[in-house]
Amino acid sequence: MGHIVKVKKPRPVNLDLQTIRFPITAIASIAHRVSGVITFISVAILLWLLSLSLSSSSGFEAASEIVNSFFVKFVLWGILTALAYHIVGGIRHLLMDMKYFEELETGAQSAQVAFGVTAVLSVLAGVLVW
Ligand code: HEM
Repeated sequence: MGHIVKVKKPRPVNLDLQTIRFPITAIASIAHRVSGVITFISVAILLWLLSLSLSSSSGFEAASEIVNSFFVKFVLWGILTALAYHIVGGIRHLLMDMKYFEELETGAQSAQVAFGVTAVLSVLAGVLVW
C-alpha cells in the first residue's frame, strides 16, 4: 500500500508593495469602503456645523467663518467627492447585485465609468464649494 507524499509547492511570494499592481476593480472596491467610512465620519462634522449655524445668528456667523477658510473648503470638497464616489460606486454595486457587470471585463469597464463620473461630480462639487 503506497502512502501519500505531500510535496510543498513553491508558491509565488511578493511582499514588495511597490511592485504589486492592483486591478482597477480592486481599487474601486477599496475606494468604496474608504469613501463609506469618510462619509460616516463626515455626518458628525456636518451635523455639528449645521447645529452651530442654526443655534443663533452669531452661531451662523461663526459657521460661515469656519466654512470660509481654504482648508475647510478643501475638506468639504473632499467629503463631497467621497460621497459622490460612494453613491456612484454604490449604484454600481447594486447593479452587480442585479447581475450586471459581473464579468472581469465589464466589471473593469464599469469601475472605469464610476471613476469617470466621480471625477465630473468632483469638479462640480469644487464649483459648489468655491
Ligand atoms: C450617510 C450615508 C452613507 C454612509 C455613512 C455609508 C457608509 C457605508 C459603509 C461604511 C459601507 C461598508 C463598506 C464596506 O464594508 O466595504 C457601505 C456600503 C455600501 N453602501 Fe453606503 N453609505 C452611505 C450612503 C450610501 C448611499 C447613498 C448609497 C447609494 C448607492 C450607498 C450604497 C452602498 C452599498 C451598495 C454598499 C455595499 C457595498 C458592498 O456590497 O461591498 N451608501 N456604506
